[in-house]
Amino acid sequence: MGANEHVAIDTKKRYQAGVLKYAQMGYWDPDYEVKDTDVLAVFRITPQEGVDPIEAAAAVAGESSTATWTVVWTDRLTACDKYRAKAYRIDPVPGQAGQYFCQVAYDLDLFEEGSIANLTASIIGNVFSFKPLLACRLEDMRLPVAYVKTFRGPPTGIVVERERLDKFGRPLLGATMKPKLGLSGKNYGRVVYEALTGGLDFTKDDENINSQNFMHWRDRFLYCMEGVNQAAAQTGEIKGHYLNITAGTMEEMVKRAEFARDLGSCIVMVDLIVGWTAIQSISHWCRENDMILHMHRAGHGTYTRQKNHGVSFRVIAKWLRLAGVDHLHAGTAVGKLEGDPMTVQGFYNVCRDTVTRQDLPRGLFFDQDWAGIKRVMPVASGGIHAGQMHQLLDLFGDEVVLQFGGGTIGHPMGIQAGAQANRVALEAMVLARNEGRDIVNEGPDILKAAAEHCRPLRAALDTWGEVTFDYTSTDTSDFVATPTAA
Ligand SMILES: O=C(COP(=O)(O)O)[C@H](O)[C@H](O)COP(=O)(O)O
Ligand SMILES: [Mg+2]
Repeated sequence: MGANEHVAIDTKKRYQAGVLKYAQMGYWDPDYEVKDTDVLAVFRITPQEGVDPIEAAAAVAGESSTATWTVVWTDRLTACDKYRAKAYRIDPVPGQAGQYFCQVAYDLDLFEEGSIANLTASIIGNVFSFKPLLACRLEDMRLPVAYVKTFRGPPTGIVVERERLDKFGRPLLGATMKPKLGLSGKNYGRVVYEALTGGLDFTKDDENINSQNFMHWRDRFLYCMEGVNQAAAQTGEIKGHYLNITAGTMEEMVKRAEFARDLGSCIVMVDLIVGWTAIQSISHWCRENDMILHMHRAGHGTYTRQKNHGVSFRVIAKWLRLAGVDHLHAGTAVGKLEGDPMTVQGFYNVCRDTVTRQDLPRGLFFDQDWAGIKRVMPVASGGIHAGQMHQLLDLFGDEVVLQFGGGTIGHPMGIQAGAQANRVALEAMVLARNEGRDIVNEGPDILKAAAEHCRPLRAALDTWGEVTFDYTSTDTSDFVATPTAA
């Protein structure tokens, strides 16, 4: 069968007991007119050998809304024509034999308001294990304004965060504590103090720092906040440390958040692995307690990285903006972790736009109106160093936290010097950009010139200047001829 053809539905046999194809049950409708209030999803499907792509698309629509494998007479006790999701379009994926993009529309009434848990239970509940499909990936979603409005979104947002921090006109700078595990509370707090006095705005707990025997969480919180407060007093700048409150239960997470608040922290952090309901709960807590919420996307690579199966990070970013996080790790393009530059810019747009426009080379399939919901500050983190400052500023602009963990703490002259190198590199690059210079091409010279007056920056460039992570990206756009290079 060719693409986007009609499938005849025999209305007399539609409710006879037995098995019908999903398309014949009404889950395929190429004439469907999308409503402004519909939730839309685009899936990349790879049907098994011999499975008709239209039937595969209809099965995805069916299993993610009302259907099961056989006709059920209870459909007739419902407004089943409305509740049935409709696959309305399929297109072969350019250059990928056997793969199709299929678009599915869901009526708004299928979803509970303000619950990502409910949305995901439908959209990704069953279909990814479905036997007729070899693989399935949720590429993008359009969330209608009527649905967006049922969420409160980021508790703080970019504008209010900058006002609270009193920092404008440049990216923020952070660092992840290293080593990831094993430091005692006092040594850990010392690293925080040095990095912040050296010129960073934030330091950060790593994703797996919770409350292990080498450093119980209260020790960490106490020593970190001592470092934060001393650095703020010494530099006259507002400083923060993302205290990771991730814990085994929601009650324990709230307990840790309350202690962070009582110690005067302006920010707390959770890992994505705590789950959607916990994220929404802690987001509401942050809103009520004037706290910035930092989200580390720990674990996402298990399902976001491979193009043929899983959920794209652009969808995760959309869900997280609704769920309500203020900071979100969204990739570096140039660092040690997966990230095609244009794909990563697409994630940044999802975080920062008021209206995100369709942009296929950046992986964005739909226009998305954010309905005034606050904007999320993306975080670039993972294997970046001062020598890449021009690329980072060019790729991501000002509304980003640039986070150098090893690239601060591994500095040959010490942690404070590592922080100084990053701050000087950043300020030199922002100044050059504001003066109208071509930072992409002149970047290395701008850094060298700044390093003449800053020994820590010279040492950073000597140590890491040549370090690059030139590997092939897996999550690239299907709509550009060649993969983009950083
Ligand atoms: O530990 C680090 C970075 O350490 P370093 O700066 O020493 O490489 C972060 O957990 C990762 O950046 C997460 O990745 P992502 O930000 O892509 O989720
Ligand atoms: Mg980490």
